[in-house]
Order: sequence, then C-alpha cells, then structure tokens
Amino acid sequence: MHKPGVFDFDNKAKQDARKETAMDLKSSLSSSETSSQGKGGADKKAQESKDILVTSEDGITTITFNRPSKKNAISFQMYKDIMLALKNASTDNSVITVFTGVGDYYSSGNDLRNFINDAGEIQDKVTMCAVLLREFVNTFIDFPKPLVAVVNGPAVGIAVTLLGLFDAVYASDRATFHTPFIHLGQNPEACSSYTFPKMMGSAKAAEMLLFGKKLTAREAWAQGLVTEVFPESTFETEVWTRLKTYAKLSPNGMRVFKELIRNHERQKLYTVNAEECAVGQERLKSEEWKDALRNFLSRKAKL
Ligand SMILES: CCC/C=C/C(=O)SCCNC(=O)CCNC(=O)[C@H](O)C(C)(C)COP(=O)([O-])OP(=O)([O-])OC[C@H]1O[C@@H](n2cnc3c(N)ncnc32)[C@H](O)[C@@H]1OP(=O)([O-])[O-]
Repeated sequence: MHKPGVFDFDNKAKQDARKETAMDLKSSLSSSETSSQGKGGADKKAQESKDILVTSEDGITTITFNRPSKKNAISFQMYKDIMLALKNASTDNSVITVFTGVGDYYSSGNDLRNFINDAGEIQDKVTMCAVLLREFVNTFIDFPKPLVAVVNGPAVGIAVTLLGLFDAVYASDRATFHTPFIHLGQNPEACSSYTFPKMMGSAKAAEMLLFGKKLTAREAWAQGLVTEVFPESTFETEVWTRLKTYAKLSPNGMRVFKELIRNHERQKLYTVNAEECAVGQERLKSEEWKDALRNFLSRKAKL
C-alpha cells in the first residue's frame, strides 16, 4: 500500500482528523457565537472570552491577547477565539482590525502546555494541531480588511511568523522578534518560510528561521518585518492616533486594494501553509520536539 509522504495532503488519516477538528471547531465557534455581537458591532464590546478581548471603537476592531500571567501564550481555545473574532471583524462596521497584547509581552507564541494533559504527560495532538493551525493561518490569509499589529513587547514563534500576513506592523522599541524553532524541534509556520525570505532576503530570513536569531524592533524594521518603531513612552498615543486617522479612509477602497495585493499570491500562500503544516506534523512526532518540551516544563530551558 502507498505510504503517504510528508507532502501528501490527501491521505485518509488527515481527512478523518480534519473532519473531527472541523466539527470540534464548528461547535466551539457556534457556542461562542451565541454570546458575541459580531455583525454591525462598532463602538461597543464586540465579543468577550477570557484570554482574547475584542472591542470595536472609532472604526477599529481590536483583538487583544489577554493572558499576561502566561506572557500571552496562545492556547488551543485562543486560536479558536481568534478565528471567531476575525470572522466577526470581517463583517462588522469597523474599517481596520488590530492585534495587540496586555502586559509586558505581545505574545510568547504557542502555549507549550497545549500538548500536556492534566497529569503532565505529553499528549498526541499532532494531527489535530496541524488541522487547527492550517485553518487558523488560512483565516489570516483570507482576512479582507487591513490587518495591523501593535506590537507592545516581545513576540515569539507564531506571534512573529503571522506578522508576514499583516498589512502593517507598528512596534514599541521594547519589542523583540524571535522565532526559536531550531531550539524547539519545530518548523517555521504561518507562511513565514515564504513571506520572510520574500520580505528580508534569504540570508536575513535564514538567521531568524534557521538559526533562531532574536531581532530588536529596529533590526526587524531594517529587515522589512516592521513598518515603524516608536519610543515606548509615546508608542500607544502615536500609534492609536495614526490608526484612528487611517480608519477614516475609504473602507471599500482599502478592501479592494488589499484584495488586489493578496490575490497575486493567495494560492501560493494556501500551498505554503499546507506544506508547513504537513512538515510540522512530522516535527511534532520527533524526539527533538519532545525533549524541548520536557526541558521547558522542567524549567531547564527558557529562550
Ligand atoms: C503549533 C503551532 C506553532 C507555533 C509555534 C510557536 O509559537 S513556537 C514558540 C513557543 N514559545 C516558546 O517557546 C516560549 C516559551 N517561553 C519562554 O521561553 C519564557 O517563558 C519567556 C522567555 C517567554 C518569558 O520568560 P520570563 O522569565 O520572563 O517569564 P516566565 O517564563 O516565568 O513566564 C511566565 C509564565 O508564563 C508561562 N509561559 C510563557 N510562555 C509560555 C508558552 N509559550 N507556553 C506556555 N507557557 C508559557 C511560563 O511557563 C510561566 O508560567 P508559570 O510558571 O508562572 O505557571
């Protein structure tokens, strides 16, 4: 019998898992939806979940990582909440959608405890994780309005790689950008294996993605990952003043221009996302990854 290779996306196991996860996501999204007010919900709290806050004001829907005690690490539930928030933001009255974080971090990336059960054992969530991740990243690829990151502090892993799918990234000079996949036995995701070399050139992208070099905000700006860096003392005031001005620009114009830009490479991004998730699925079975996870949990390893 044909053994599916890493890039064979159509094998039955993946399809079954995709069905399961799709059902799981559907029920999770619809149960949150009953309490959300997505459509037309400008100028009020649009949706509430414990770790992801969503507000809509002055033409801007803001999705905020709100888990400061864990440096805004992203749990599986948060991935689902973010997808729901983006789905609602795509049809609400707002013009621009913004991501930011509460506390000293923007986000420390994927919650490494996503893979641990209550007894502290590593769980096999490999296929489920790949399916969730693929759907999550596709939601960013397809988001129709201008998407802006207000990076208030350090960003790690998927919180960094996703930025390649944003339209603008404003950073405090306190922010750092770190993709330590080599130390984690994982691989670049969120289309960064394509967007980063395109953005910064292959030599600079390799330092980040292959060698896990942490960039300061100014280095990230010099390499095209960040639009502009602001001093921490004036960051919030300057950025929000600017965003409120941008939110008065033509919403239809911005949608059409964004679609024009995205359509040049939408199919390419879907393919890259699928490939990265398939490779990631293999990486999450590796001993390297399990060792990295054990080291983090036993507090032997920190970035
Ligand atoms: C599959 C999808 C693909 C995604 C890939 C990625 O994103 S790859 C990137 C994956 N990301 C990483 O590899 C980052 C791993 N994290 C770190 O290396 C460090 O925590 C730090 C450098 C972010 C902050 O160091 P610091 O000394 O300033 O603070 P602190 O360490 O005391 O943290 C406070 C609390 O937050 C907790 N917590 C924080 N982050 C995470 C997390 N991601 N997960 C879980 N928990 C996390 C931490 O355990 C602690 O909890 P406790 O003990 O109070 O219950």
